This record gives sequence, structure tokens and C-alpha cells, in this order.
Amino acid sequence: MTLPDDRREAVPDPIGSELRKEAYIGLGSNLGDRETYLQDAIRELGLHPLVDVVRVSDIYETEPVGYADQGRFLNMVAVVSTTLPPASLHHHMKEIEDGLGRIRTIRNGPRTVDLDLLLMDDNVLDTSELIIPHPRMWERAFVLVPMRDAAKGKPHLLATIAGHLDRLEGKEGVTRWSNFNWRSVSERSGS
Ligand SMILES: Nc1ncnc2c1ncn2[C@@H]1O[C@H](COP(=O)(O)OP(=O)(O)OP(=O)(O)O)[C@@H](O)[C@H]1O
Ligand SMILES: Nc1nc2c(c(=O)[nH]1)N=C(CO)CN2
Repeated sequence: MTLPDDRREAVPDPIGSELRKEAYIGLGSNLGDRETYLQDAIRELGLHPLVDVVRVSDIYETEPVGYADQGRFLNMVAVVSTTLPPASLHHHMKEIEDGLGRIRTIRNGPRTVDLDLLLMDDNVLDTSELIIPHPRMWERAFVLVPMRDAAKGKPHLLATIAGHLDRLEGKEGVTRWSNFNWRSVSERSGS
């Protein structure tokens, strides 16, 4: 059935695009095979039926911040498109961390893989489990430098990132490590 033009907008979107949001997720690893942990985490993010990985940054090697006596991190940022509410997306991320062997010891300490929910469109949330935007993201060059890659084509967000980066110290501790290798991720998932 075709509707007259003036009625088309009233038809509900069958896949719920009005609920679809873009979420920025920061990933970090400084134990074991760091690059493989990042690739596995990205692959597993996209295995959820309601989560699509739509963009990824390059991978950066970064000096540890907060607790210095640990190895260098690899950090990157992924953007997912999802209809999940924030708490459910966060739950999915925690399951990935646990599945990839993350053991919580000291705050800011070494980890196989850490996933932080940075932004979810313009959502603002402050619960005991989840704060969005992530409360420390704007002061972390290891987040903002890769986020700049993932925010390509989003001028407003890019300007905000650039404003924070201008004021930040420690950017020299963030160096490009490699492209993110989509191919090896899809090879491992058999698609
Ligand atoms: N936006 C968010 N993303 C991820 N975790 C969050 C967020 N907001 C609050 N949290 C909470 O922060 C708690 C500590 O997280 P985590 O163990 O990853 O800390 P950390 O990585 O050592 O330090 P940081 O939080 O500074 O990155 C988690 O239990 C989680 O519930
Ligand atoms: N370079 C770097 N430093 C950190 C990181 C991280 O991902 N990269 N994560 C932390 C806690 O989330 C603390 N310090």
C-alpha cells in the first residue's frame, strides 16, 4: 500500500529508528596481547543483535595515566548504533570485559580490556552504576585523540574535542600505533 505524501511521516518506523542512538565507547588494554583484546572486544560488541559497530578510530599507544607503574596502553574509540537503553549497553560492555578476563584489582591499574561508555547522543545520566557523559573523558588525551578519528563528519563534536585537547597536557604520551584491522576481526567471527 502506498500512502499519500502528507501521511508518510505518521507511519511508525518498524525498526525503531526513533530509539536508535550513537554511542561512543573508549577501549583500553595494557596486559597480554593488547591489540587482540581490542579486536575481540569490538567483534563482541557487534555480536549483540541490537548493536552495530559503525565507526572505529585508529589504535594509539599511550602512557599510563593515574597509576604510572604499569605497562603502556593501547587505546581506541568505537562508535556503535543501538536501540538499547544506556544501562543495557553498559551491561553488554561489562560482560565483554569479564569474558575477556578482566580482573578488577587497583583503580586505574592494569587490565586486559576496559570499556568506558563515553557519550550516547545527548543523553545525560547520573546513577550509581553509570554516568554519561563519562566524568573523566574530557581530561584524558588517551580518549580524546582516538575520539577525534571516530567523530569524523561531526563538526560540533570535533570542535568540542579540539577545545579540550588544546588545554590538555600529556598529548605527547599518545602516539599512533596502527590502523584498526577490521579484516582480522571479521575473519575471526567467520563472516
Ligand atoms: N560512563 C561509564 N562507563 C563505564 N563505567 C562507568 C561509567 N560511569 C560509571 N561507571 C562505573 O565506574 C565503575 C568503575 O569502572 P572501572 O572499573 O572501569 O574503572 P577504571 O577503569 O579503573 O577507572 P575510570 O572509571 O576512571 O576509567 C564501574 O563499576 C561502572 O559502574
Ligand atoms: N593511557 C591510559 N591510562 C589509563 C587508562 C587507559 O585506558 N589508558 N585507563 C585508566 C582507567 O580507566 C587509567 N589510566
